[in-house]
Amino acid sequence: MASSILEIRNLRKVYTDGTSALQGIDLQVQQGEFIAVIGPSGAGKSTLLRCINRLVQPSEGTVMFNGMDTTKASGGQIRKLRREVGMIFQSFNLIERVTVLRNVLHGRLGYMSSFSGALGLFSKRDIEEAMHILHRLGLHDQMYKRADELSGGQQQRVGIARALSQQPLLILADEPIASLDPVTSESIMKHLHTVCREDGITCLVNLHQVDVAKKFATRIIGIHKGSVVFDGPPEQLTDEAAERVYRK
Ligand SMILES: Nc1ncnc2c1ncn2[C@@H]1O[C@H](COP(=O)(O)OP(=O)(O)OP(=O)(O)O)[C@@H](O)[C@H]1O
Repeated sequence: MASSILEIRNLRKVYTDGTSALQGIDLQVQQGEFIAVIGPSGAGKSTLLRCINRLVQPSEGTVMFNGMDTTKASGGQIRKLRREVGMIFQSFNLIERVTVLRNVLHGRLGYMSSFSGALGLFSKRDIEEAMHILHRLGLHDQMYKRADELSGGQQQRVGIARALSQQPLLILADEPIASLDPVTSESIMKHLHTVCREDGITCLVNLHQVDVAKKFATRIIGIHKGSVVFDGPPEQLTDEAAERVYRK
């Protein structure tokens, strides 16, 4: 039986300006799930993802990830957390002036001493593995190009490759297809879905497109004003249920 990799209890986030972005989220995630988080703009989707890897400090509640209460993590534990949780961004967040291969190798930094990392002393094994990942994502012909020479879809595949090179247990993807056209979006979602399934990686992906969420996710979580208002398999997300998620 699959084991629970993420357990969120009563998660709340109030930003310093008083905005209440999360209003008591409870969530249990099993290893290997591919979850789409949907909801209107400002619902709290990004805040939820960022509370999981501590890019945002939660105000209240617990986030148990792989046996660690991340809300209490400090120093070395946060480093471990960031190593085990890969992040994919809407704007790709690549280093534009360096090669695709080097961008992917950046996923290894969390495993290296700051000295080796600063000098870019990646091991032969790390380099071979990064090349192998680029092969899996169909980017082997692009590996020595500068990242900013690639198309948006290719850049997002590099983003996925960088996350994979961390050998993460969990990938958080924050609107990974929001800047891409529909055809490229479909291809990116296919790649993300395939690598997660093949490597047994759990994935939470924020999406604006309900049709894409229904097509790829094993489970959909609908957030409205900081609360979970839908949690179930795609086939249960009826038009009425979607309306509850997106109501004004
Ligand atoms: N750093 C911040 N300081 C204050 N308020 C914030 C901050 N970040 C987000 N918010 C607010 O918190 C709420 C939730 O924002 P969040 O970005 O998590 O929503 P979202 O569902 O991801 O939206 P979108 O789909 O537009 O990205 C919104 O009201 C937003 O304005």
